Amino acid sequence: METTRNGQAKEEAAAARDGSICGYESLDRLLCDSLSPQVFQEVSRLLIGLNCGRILEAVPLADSAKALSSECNFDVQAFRFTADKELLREPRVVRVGIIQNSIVLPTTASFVDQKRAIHQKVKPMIDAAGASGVNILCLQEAWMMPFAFCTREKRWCEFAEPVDEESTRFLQDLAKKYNMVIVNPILERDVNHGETIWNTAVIIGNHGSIIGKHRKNHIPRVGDFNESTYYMEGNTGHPVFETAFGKIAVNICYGRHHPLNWLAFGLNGAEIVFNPSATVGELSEPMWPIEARNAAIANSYFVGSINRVGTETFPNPFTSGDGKPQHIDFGHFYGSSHFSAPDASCTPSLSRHRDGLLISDMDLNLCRQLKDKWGFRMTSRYNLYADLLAQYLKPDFEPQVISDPLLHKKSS
Ligand SMILES: NC(=O)NCCC(=O)O
Repeated sequence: METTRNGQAKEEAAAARDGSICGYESLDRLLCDSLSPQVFQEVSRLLIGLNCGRILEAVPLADSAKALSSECNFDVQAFRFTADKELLREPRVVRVGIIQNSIVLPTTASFVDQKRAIHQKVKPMIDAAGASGVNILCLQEAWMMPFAFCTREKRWCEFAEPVDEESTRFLQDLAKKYNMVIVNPILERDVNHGETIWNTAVIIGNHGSIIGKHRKNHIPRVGDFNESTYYMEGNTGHPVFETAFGKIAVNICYGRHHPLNWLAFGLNGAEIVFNPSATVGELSEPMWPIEARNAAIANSYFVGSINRVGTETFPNPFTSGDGKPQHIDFGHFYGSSHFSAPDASCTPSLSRHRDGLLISDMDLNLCRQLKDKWGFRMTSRYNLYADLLAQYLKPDFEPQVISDPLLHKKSS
């Protein structure tokens, strides 16, 4: 018995090392295979919610997308969020895609080769999105490079690109080809401002032109995410981009821990907010299924959450400043990209360790329907918070705390 348990523990540890969950690609797959169909349905209802009262429907995939996925070894899944029928508005259905991927070459390879190899790897995934009729597509944070910010070595700055250069040009051609809006999260080099580096999402319209850009507002200073060594706090506010297919915004990675960041995109009218990310299991995995979903609910918009996959190792060891031994990797980027809807439903997540394309149809009418139903915007009392924030920003701010008078009374 003990041997079996040990054997099982060993198997689980090995599976965890390859990035799977006890040998399964995702929690959804694990539950689906482990539970009876009725129990799985009930567990799914509780875990990922119901969309308009129903279990989220899977959408059949185009044959060409399936062929690309098996030829190039990436997962592809598609779902459909519906909205109630309205009498005065037609449905506004858009097809949205998100891509998660690992890097290709070792981080010791030439930078030119590393970037080229990532472009080549992601291209068939974008082709699969195009073949599936995706209208808006978003890639992961700094998708064109290894996530080297753990190292604090400045040489990785060489990956930074001006907004209108290599990676944007590569995606502009594909945007035009597939009549698809593409969100392109890069490390940006701002040549006109003294070579300042930013963490930026470039929004490419469906005709291939650049609509605009957003620069990451909040920079992590946690664990090995030493990103403030590399780029500055964004200066583009909370823009919403009105595209041919809907109003979109981008909340880059660590910004997802800041509810006011999500709120600001909502106040500017976003209908879909993408959260291109790079984060690792040990640090943030329990937060991952919660934060974006909560933002979708609180702000009555859809969210596309994207995380890279795999373990990236670097040539020189570094420490985390926590007394633990030096190491050469960040840990495992756990993928698990998914969509969340304003009615609290969400899709199952992509794999924890494989590249993948997740597609979802969304009827954007659902955003206003949820605003009408729950009235979160109408009941928000923003003036209370505006006053509090104005007070808080003053140097002489004192927290509003009312103490129990008995707490400070001397006992006789
Ligand atoms: N890229 C990035 O901002 N990562 C920070 C880690 C996290 O927010 O989980």
